[in-house]
Amino acid sequence: MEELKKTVAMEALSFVEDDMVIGLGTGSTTSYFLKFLGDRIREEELEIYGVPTSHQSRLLALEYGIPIRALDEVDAIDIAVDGADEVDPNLNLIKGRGAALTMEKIVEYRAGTFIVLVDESKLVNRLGEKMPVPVEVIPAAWRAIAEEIEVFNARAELRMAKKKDGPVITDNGNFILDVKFERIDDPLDMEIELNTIPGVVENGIFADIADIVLVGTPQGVKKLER
Ligand SMILES: O=C(CO)[C@H](O)[C@H](O)COP(=O)(O)O
Repeated sequence: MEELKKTVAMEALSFVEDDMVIGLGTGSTTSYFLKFLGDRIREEELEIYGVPTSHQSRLLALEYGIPIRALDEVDAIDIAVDGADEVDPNLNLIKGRGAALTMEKIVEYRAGTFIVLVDESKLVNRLGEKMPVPVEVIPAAWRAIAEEIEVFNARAELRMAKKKDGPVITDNGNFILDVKFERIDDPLDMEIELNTIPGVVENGIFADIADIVLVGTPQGVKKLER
């Protein structure tokens, strides 16, 4: 699995050109990309800036020598590169296992080209088949939102931390509800519906945003395009 992640991460480097501003995603697959990007910037003396989507990607960018800029310091983002938890046949995504979905969506929505890196186990026929949809919520509203979400035929669970007592706190100081749907028929519609609930900051359905998905398989990298 790690080899597949490295292979897709290496393939993503072929989209990188000098003078680009690159959105830096979050997660284990993207970590390899950041490492390879740092190596390439150093070896080829490229003038590239990264816009991090999380504390994780910011710290990795610092470690790998990728110069960083905040979103409000750049005019535009040329490409963004990130992983995903599920990809459907129309290249709609579920993201947010790493709880970084809000900043990821803010950056990736604005990228000229959004490139997604996955292995073939992430491909599904219908979003929500395997993974819950993470929803970032204002802490005071978590219980009310969890109850409201049941109207969508879904169950919401507050995500608990592993190395801290109590719930996961996002980079923005919020909670995460993991929402398991009975069925998501229309990802774009559900993405919009969830965001209309007061107290919801953002949700992990990324409909109609991905431009290219690079899929790592034992036979090599497959490129899916919208
Ligand atoms: O959305 C994310 C973080 O919020 C990640 O990109 C997603 O969970 C995929 O991670 P990995 O490459 O480790 O499987």
